[in-house]
Amino acid sequence: MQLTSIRQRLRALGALPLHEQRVLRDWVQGRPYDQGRRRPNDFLPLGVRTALPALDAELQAMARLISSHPGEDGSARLLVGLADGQAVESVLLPRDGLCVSSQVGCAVGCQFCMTGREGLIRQVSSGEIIAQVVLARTQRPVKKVVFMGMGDPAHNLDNVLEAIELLGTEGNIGHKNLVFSTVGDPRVFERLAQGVVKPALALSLHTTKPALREQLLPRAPRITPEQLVEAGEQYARLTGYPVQYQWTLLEGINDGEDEIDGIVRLLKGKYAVLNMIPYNTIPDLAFKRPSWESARAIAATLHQRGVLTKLRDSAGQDVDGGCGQLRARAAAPARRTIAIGRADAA
Ligand SMILES: C[S@@+](CC[C@H](N)C(=O)[O-])C[C@H]1O[C@@H](n2cnc3c(N)ncnc32)[C@H](O)[C@@H]1O
Ligand code: SF4
Repeated sequence: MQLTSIRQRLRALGALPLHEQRVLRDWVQGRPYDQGRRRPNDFLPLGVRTALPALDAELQAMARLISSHPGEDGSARLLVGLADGQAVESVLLPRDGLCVSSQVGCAVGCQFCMTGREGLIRQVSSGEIIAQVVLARTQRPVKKVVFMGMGDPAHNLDNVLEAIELLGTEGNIGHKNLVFSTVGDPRVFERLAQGVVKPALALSLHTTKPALREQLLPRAPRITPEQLVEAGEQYARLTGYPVQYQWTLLEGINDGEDEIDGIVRLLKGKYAVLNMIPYNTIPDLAFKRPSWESARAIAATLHQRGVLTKLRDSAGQDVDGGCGQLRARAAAPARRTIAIGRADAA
């Protein structure tokens, strides 16, 4: 269900914008409807009050917990069931963060990502994105939401932007604590810049070589790394927060001196942070995860050469369920043709 249809339903029941706002705020913040300064009986129109229990049940049903997989780092991977029987993954991150999924599957097909191997199954609605946050809030406080789960938010822009607007206005999440992670798309830069709530941007760069990027990210929009960084820089200057460049480190593929030189050329002096994430191994893929020591040496070199670089591990590395795998495993009995592998999320 989309947030626009929830709003339309509330209006049809006699809700004014302030009533609508109250119902959506209580939902996204995970607060019971009958608490707060203004009790529903004194505040909400009768039509809304009468319909609220049934509507609330529908909202709850949009995302239900199938299983939870705690990691040693304080994260927990959640397999989340959607109302039509599909499933996505959300990850509770250390320090009150949450990684949400914006699509079931993904059309971009990055060679090293499990989610991309299934192709796009369907879009996740704006309501289902909020429902992932509400579900997470039943487990822990959520003060940051990153769109780094299954799918590319750029390919589900209307739903994602609708969810971002609610999270940033009524959801008690600071705008720069909403992180939109994408392989990049010209429409993204245009639309994000126009939004009432402007999220922080993470751009999955992975290489400075256009031809290699086309191979690794076969169905990403054809934007060169230079163009991507140029558009990212404009957005960073507009919002006042740096762009996070994501770099999944693949041994022998994008960890050489040539790439280090390329990164310095592209990112030095930019309002940017480079997040290097050693590849999470997927058993039947030929990519190799570099050792932590060599990854650290690359990050240190970049740092010395003037690029702010952070070396990160994906949350819940010890949980055998990088983003996409829990879902694939759960879906396997019903859909035997889907290959099972492993991928990463936040
Ligand atoms: C799963 S994607 C979702 C957001 C968006 N589609 C994107 O690519 O930015 C989030 C991040 O996970 C990274 N990733 C995917 N598979 C990975 C793997 N096997 N190991 C490490 N990082 C991976 C992606 O490169 C991306 O930066
Ligand atoms: S890394 Fe992101 S864009 Fe690429 S296939 Fe995975 S989810 Fe899609």
